[in-house]
Amino acid sequence: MAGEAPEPSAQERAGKAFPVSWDQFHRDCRALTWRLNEVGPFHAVIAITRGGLVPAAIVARELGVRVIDTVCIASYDHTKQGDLHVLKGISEAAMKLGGGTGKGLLIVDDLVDTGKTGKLVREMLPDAHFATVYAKPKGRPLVDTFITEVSQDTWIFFPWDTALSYHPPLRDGAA
Ligand SMILES: O=P(O)(O)OC[C@H]1O[C@H](OP(=O)(O)OP(=O)(O)O)[C@H](O)[C@@H]1O
Ligand SMILES: O=c1[nH]c(=O)c2nc[nH]c2[nH]1
Ligand SMILES: [Mg+2]
Repeated sequence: MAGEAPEPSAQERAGKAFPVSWDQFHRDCRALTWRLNEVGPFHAVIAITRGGLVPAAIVARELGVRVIDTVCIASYDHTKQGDLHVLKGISEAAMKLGGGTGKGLLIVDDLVDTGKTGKLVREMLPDAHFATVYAKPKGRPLVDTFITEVSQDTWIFFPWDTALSYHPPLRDGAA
């Protein structure tokens, strides 16, 4: 209806902002790899696209894993989560490496929020190890290894989604 305020996005509802720079993200991915090095070796890395592509590249490089596959899932339309759509499943070759259940495979994503995306991929590969860089409380139980937990009412801003811009001084009402 005309005049009605639009429904707030997940990002707006979150309230708190947690901006992450490229430097910070690289450091956090390296820290994640230190932990994963104790758990592996892994036959292959499965990146949950698109957000999982960047950490997957860094983690695979550090762990010396050269086989990387993707599972392509879309859910958030900018900031609002809708139904999950699997646009591309895990390849037959990667499935074979994981013995059909994901044993010895490493699933990587940038974060878990509600856990819906992670849950879906875990169902595809029940024996795989699931790692994310960041975790919110609702999704955290699904993850085997992560680096930083933020509260559920925090929105994480990734460096590939953001750009440097002018920020007004506090005195002028900046948050
Ligand atoms: O735990 P959940 O509530 O399911 O949310 C986490 C997922 O949401 C984001 O992906 P998104 O669907 O926005 O797609 P993208 O990776 O292509 O940005 C993020 O990269 C995770 O994959
Ligand atoms: O950039 C993002 N930041 C988040 O906190 C988040 N949660 C779900 N999907 C997300 N995407
Ligand atoms: Mg994603």
